[in-house]
Amino acid sequence: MAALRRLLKPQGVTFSYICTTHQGRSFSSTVITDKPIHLRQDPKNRNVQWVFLGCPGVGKGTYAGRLSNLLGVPHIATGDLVREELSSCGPLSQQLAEIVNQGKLLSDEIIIRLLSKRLETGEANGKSGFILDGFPRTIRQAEILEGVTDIDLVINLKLREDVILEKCLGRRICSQCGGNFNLASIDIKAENGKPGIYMAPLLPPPSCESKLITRADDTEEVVKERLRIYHEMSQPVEEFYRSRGKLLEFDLPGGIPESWPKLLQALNLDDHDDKQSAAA
Ligand SMILES: Nc1ncnc2c1ncn2[C@@H]1O[C@H](COP(=O)(O)OP(=O)(O)O)[C@@H](O)[C@H]1O
Repeated sequence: MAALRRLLKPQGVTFSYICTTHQGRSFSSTVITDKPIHLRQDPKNRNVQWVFLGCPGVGKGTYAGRLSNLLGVPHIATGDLVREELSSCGPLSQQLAEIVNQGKLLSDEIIIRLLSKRLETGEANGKSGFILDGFPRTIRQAEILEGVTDIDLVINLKLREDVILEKCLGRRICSQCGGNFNLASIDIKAENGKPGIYMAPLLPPPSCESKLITRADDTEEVVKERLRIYHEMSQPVEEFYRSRGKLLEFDLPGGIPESWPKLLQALNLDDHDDKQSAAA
């Protein structure tokens, strides 16, 4: 098994990234984007290295999680790494909580340290490839990532902003199992040539109902600030990947039942298990 480890130290940041060869699962990763996808390494020799972009609450976690199960690669969400750090009550957690609860971004150094640690743990457990969710969120993060590895594909999830706000306010997490749910019921009729959109709530099972909590940064004021910061700091990352021919734009047509098959189609993937459970 070939392993690659590179260390990069841009302005004092240490970022280590590990890539190992694939462990047997085969799938197609041919995708039509604006330009052909350029790979430094043959993708057949390793697992996928994909990135999810999109506004807070658009559904990056949901679709990245589903693709991670389908393709057998780790789903790494920097927001989850941050929340783990916060709940560990370590020396940094008080300082980080203040930043996160105001909807601001953490420094590139902190986030890269958390991500680097997570990739090393993955490597120690024999994992390769990844689907990143919530990283990169600044041009500098994108440049650092590009300096250490090849990203094959960047999926940019898009949804109207009024729906995003409602979805963020409806988000709930089970404090026991960590499951993500959404109480928002979205049913916007088509008007003025704009298509309507329907998204059923994603309700918790009875065992989680009494344990639901709302993220401290999912209040209306903080979500609006996070959206503002997304447009200012993270939207330029879309252009970074667009200009490199790696960006796949995906407009979510509705909830999971409509969007998941269309996303698979756009990615030229087949979810065998999903089809079987739908047919059952
Ligand atoms: N790549 C990153 N750079 C800087 N801060 C980050 C990054 N990823 C996560 N964070 C911090 O963690 C918070 C929660 O992230 P996340 O769960 O991804 O939120 P969202 O729902 O906005 O996508 C962010 O608001 C930010 O404070």
